[in-house]
Amino acid sequence: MRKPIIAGNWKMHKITNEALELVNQIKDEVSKTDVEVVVCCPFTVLSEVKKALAGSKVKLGAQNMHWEDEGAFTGEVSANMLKDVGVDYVIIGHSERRQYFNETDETVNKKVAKAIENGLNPIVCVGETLEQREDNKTFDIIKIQILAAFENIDDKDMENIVIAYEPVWAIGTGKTASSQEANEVIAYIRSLLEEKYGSEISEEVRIQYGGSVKSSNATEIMNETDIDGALVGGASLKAEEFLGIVNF
Ligand SMILES: O=C[C@H](O)COP(=O)(O)O
Repeated sequence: MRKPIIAGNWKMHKITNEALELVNQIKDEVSKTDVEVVVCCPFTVLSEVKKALAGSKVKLGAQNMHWEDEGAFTGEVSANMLKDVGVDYVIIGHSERRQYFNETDETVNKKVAKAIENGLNPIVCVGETLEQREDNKTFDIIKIQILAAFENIDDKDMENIVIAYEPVWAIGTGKTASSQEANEVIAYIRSLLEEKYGSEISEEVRIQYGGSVKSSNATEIMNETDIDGALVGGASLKAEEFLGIVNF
């Protein structure tokens, strides 16, 4: 049985006092649920949020990392640095990074390997654009992204992986894939994992849906057979709305 996982991706939002206010509003409520809850914060507040989460079940996530251990990479943050401040999860390959910051399938793969090496759990994002969906290329694109992301990633490492299916056209637009559409693609991702890793592993890997998830549509999405959670953007910035999703 896969444990549901709801992760908030705060993106480039919240300075320290705002971040602490939000986590203080959610952490006690979250202790009442069996859902795994992660807050993926900006780098600048990770340490303070970690301290605020002491003793709570909420896990800490980052939104990106570099694939090298260290070096002259101005502005970048390594997996080891994330580990050092107590990060559990790291989002890798979010479509905004692919779109605005030259993230490629190759860099996603390098980051996944480095995250695992450092004991971080990657949340690996895949998803098609509107144009690709309209050209009936969704499954082709997803296959390319999944196979590339997990190239040379061993069976034993897959237990630490979470995948997020986020159709680019549904992110921040208010448009949601129907729960059936999302489930269909997520079931396809699971079939790709089965081909590569076998059924035991494919049945264990948790796959989230992301794209305009709100408290009002969370139940329907989470009731789908293959959807194990949500990667939530805008709705993770307000405690009441985020808790509404966590308590789907
Ligand atoms: O990482 C989260 C996704 O980009 C979804 O964002 P959204 O919930 O604001 O559509």
